[in-house]
Amino acid sequence: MTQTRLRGSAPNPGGAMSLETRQMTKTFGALRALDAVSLNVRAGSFHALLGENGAGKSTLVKCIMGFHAADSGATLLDGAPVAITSPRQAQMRGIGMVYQHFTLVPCLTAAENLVIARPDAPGIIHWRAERRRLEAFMDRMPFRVPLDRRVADLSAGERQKLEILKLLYLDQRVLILDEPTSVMTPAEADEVLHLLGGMAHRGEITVLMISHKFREVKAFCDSFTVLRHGEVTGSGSAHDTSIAAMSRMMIGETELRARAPRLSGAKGAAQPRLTLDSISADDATGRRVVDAVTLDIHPGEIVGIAGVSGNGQSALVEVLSGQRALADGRLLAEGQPFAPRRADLDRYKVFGLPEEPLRNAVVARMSVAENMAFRSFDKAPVVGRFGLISPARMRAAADGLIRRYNVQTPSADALVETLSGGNVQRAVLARELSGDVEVLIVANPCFGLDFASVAEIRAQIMEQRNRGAAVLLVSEDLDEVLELSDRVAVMSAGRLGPVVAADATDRDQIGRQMGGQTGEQMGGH
Ligand SMILES: Nc1ncnc2c1ncn2[C@@H]1O[C@H](COP(=O)(O)OP(=O)(O)OP(=O)(O)O)[C@@H](O)[C@H]1O
Repeated sequence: MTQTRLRGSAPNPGGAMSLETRQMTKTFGALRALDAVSLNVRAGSFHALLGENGAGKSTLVKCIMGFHAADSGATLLDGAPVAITSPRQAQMRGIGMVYQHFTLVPCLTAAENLVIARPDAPGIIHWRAERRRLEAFMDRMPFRVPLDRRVADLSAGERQKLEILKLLYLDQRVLILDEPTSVMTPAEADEVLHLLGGMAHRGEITVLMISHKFREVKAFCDSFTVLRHGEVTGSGSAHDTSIAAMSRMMIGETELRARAPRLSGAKGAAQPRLTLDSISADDATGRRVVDAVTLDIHPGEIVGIAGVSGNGQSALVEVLSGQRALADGRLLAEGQPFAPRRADLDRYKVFGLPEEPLRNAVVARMSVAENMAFRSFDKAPVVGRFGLISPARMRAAADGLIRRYNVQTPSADALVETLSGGNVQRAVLARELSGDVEVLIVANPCFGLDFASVAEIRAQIMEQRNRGAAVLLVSEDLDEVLELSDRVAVMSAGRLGPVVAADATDRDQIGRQMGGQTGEQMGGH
C-alpha cells in the first residue's frame, strides 16, 4: 500500500542512476554479436547508442534487460554489479525499456494500461482513487495522453508516448528507448526528446536511446557510444563530435555511396502506369480507412504520400498488394483493370516492400534463400528443365543477391528471423528490386535502417524511377518523402490531400497538414 502511495506521489523518488556494462560478450553460434562491450551512461544523462544495422545495439540492450544471458561481462547500476536474468528483474531494479513494437493492450484505455502495468496492481481496482492518482501523475508529466481513450484509438505517436509514460509511472529510473521517434511526427519527436532531456538533466532519469537519426542525437543527446561489428568503436560528447566523425566510427573509412541523381522523368504525356480510381477500403470492424482515394502514377516518377501512421496509409498499401479487399472504386494498370493478385502483379511487373517486412513480407522460420525466391521459385533459373525447383540454383541466386545488396547473414541458409531488423529489410528489397520493375510500391522503406543503408536504398528507389518505373512511396519520414518524390500528397483520416509538385511545397507546409490542418494552403492538384 505504501508502495502504491509512493508511486502516485513523487516521480522517480530514487532519481537517476548510472548504467554501465563491462566487457560484455554475447555469441550466437559462431557469430560474436558483442565483443567485450563496455558502455558508460552517466546518471542524469541522455546517451545515444549508434551503429549500423546488425552492429549489436539490440543485443546489448537485450543483455542489459535480461532477455539474453551474456556469455561474460557485467552490468552495473550506480557502480554496483547487478545480476539481471529477466526483464521483470530489470523492471524491479528500475530499468525499463520501450521497444520498437508496442506492448500496450489495444482494447483497454490508456488509464487501464497504466494501472495493469504495475507489478503491485491490486486484484480489485478502486477506480476513483486510481483515477486521482493517475491525474496527479499526468499533471507532473511533461507530456500528456488522453487517459480515457482506448489504445486502439490513439495515434501511433500517442501510443509511443504512452509507452514512455508507462515507464515513468512505474518509477523506472533508467529508460532504454529503441528508436522511439520513428512513429512520431517531427514536432512530436522534438517535444518528447526535449522533455525527456529535461527530466534527465534535473536528475530524475537516465536515458539510453538507440537511434539512427543524427539530427536527434546532435540536438538532444549529451553523449554517445558507437558499436560496429559488436565492438565499441568510439564514444564521446554528442555536442563536440561532428556527424562526419560519428559516421566514420559507424562505417569505418568506407565511402558512402553517392546519391543517385534525379534524371528528368518521363511523366506528363505518358499514360499512367497505375491508376487509383476513387478507391475505398474498410477495416475489420467496417470502419472506412481508405476513403475515395484517386491518384495517377506515371512512368518515371515517384509520388510520395506523407502522413502520420494510422491515417490509412498501411491499408492503402495493403489494397495495392492484394492483402486487403477493395470496398469501392477500381484499380487500373496501364489503363486496364488490375487485380492485385499474383498473375496481374507479374503481368504488370508490380513489386513492393510493405511495412514491417518481418511480419508482412517474409516467412520468419524459412531461410534467407527461400524467402528471396518467393517471386521466382516457379520460374527459370530456379526451376530447371523438368519443372523442378533446384535448391542449388535457388541458393546461387540468393548468394548473388546477398552480395549485391550487402545483406549480413551467416549464410543463405540462415533463418530470416535470426537477421537484424535492418537486414530483413534489405533481404526483402533485394528480392523485390532485382527483377524487371514497372511499378514499385514501397512503405517506409528505410524504417530502422542505418544511415549508410538508407542512402543505398534511396539510391536504388531513385534508380528504378530513372529507369522508368512508376513509384508510389508511402512514408512517415517527411524528409524522405521530400527528398525522393516528384509529387507529394498527405494522407489524413483515410483521405488524400491535394497532390502537388514536391519542389512547390516544403517541410513546414506538409508537416502542418500531417498534424491535421487542411490542405487548402498547399494549393494545386
Ligand atoms: N537470436 C539470434 N540468433 C542468431 N543471431 C542473432 C540473434 N539476434 C541477433 N543476432 C545477430 O546478431 C547481430 C547483431 O544483431 P542486433 O539485432 O543486435 O543488431 P542491431 O545493431 O540492433 O541492428 P538493427 O539496427 O538492424 O536493429 C546480427 O548479425 C544478428 O543477425
